[in-house]
Amino acid sequence: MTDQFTFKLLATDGGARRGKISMPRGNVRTPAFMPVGTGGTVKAMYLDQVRDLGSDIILGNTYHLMLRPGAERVARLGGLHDFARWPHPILTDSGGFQVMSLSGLRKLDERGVVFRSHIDGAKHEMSPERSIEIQGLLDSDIQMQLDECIALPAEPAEVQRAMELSLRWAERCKTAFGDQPGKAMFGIVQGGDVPELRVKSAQALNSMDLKGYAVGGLAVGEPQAVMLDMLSITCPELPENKPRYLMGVGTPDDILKSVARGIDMFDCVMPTRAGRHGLAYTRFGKINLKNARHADDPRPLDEESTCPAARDYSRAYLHHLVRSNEALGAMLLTWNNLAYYQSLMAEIRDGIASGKFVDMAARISEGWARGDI
Ligand SMILES: CNc1nc2cc3c(=O)[nH]c(N)nc3c(CCO)c2[nH]1
Repeated sequence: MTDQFTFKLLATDGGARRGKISMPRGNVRTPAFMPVGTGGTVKAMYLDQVRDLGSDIILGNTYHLMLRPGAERVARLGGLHDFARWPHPILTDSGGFQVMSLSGLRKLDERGVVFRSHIDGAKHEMSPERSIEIQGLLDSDIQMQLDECIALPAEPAEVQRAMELSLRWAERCKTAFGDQPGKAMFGIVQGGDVPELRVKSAQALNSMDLKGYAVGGLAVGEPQAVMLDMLSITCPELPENKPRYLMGVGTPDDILKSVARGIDMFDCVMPTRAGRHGLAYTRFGKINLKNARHADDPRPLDEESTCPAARDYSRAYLHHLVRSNEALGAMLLTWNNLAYYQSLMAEIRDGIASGKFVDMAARISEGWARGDI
């Protein structure tokens, strides 16, 4: 056990890194995938299952929890870990991205962002200080700075404005967070698809000597090649001895290619959201169980999987559940998808540790490209 937040780089293989984050509530093996638990729940899953799949950490959201049930209420009830019965590490996003993507009416200026709840239209103000306060009330282990993430494509002047605002907000969040040894506040690199702005943002955050760094402003509509180019430009500007978190990414292919460019942590709603929409991620590629071709298929998704949802149920049954909109359909496919993502992360970690990342990545990608699945 430790009372500090520390990161240890254990091995590298080309640009890929194998590491370990240690904090009081537990350790995180990197590269890590963080299942998204937006409202204090990973949708359609029991958190014991999420843990059993090898998840070391989950993600929560300031925006959703401040609106419902309320950050002060969660604090009164002992914090998010006790509230949701997840005693392991939690990373919370700061709310800026969710305001921009979910809330309708909003005003953003130096002080912060004013927005209306997408639930009941009530007006809320979120400053960098309030975002850190809320994440503290949630007792979050890794807290994200409040930032402004803009969609791409965007004018360079607009990208620069949002990037520079986010840097000023990073300073304010660092001050508001203060000194909490067992916890961390991560800065978020912005700069859109403009190389020199990415470098400037990363270098400025680097000089703030934070405990970890996220790469934000990506997976917002840009082609994968642009995202990967921005990683190749940004990661070398970040300290080697701190974790790097690519926000909102991504598909299994995104993850492989981003690990190769030096990313340690990922979060994405894809495996859980896809599971609720009848889509299964497997080592053979994606399978849409809504498709009638599965109606008589007695095969499981993957008979070699250790996950019962992948190994013990026929595609015909899963197809039936999805077509009938049965709750069990979303439960089994979410279970399968998170199991696949965590097995992919485990394979990636082993590949880096044994210096075989490139061969492992090539073999995995070939598996996806197989014909009829
Ligand atoms: C799905 N794509 C995506 N891109 C993101 C980009 C950002 C970003 O730039 N800043 C913050 N605070 N969060 C982000 C999030 C939410 C992460 O779950 C993103 N999610």
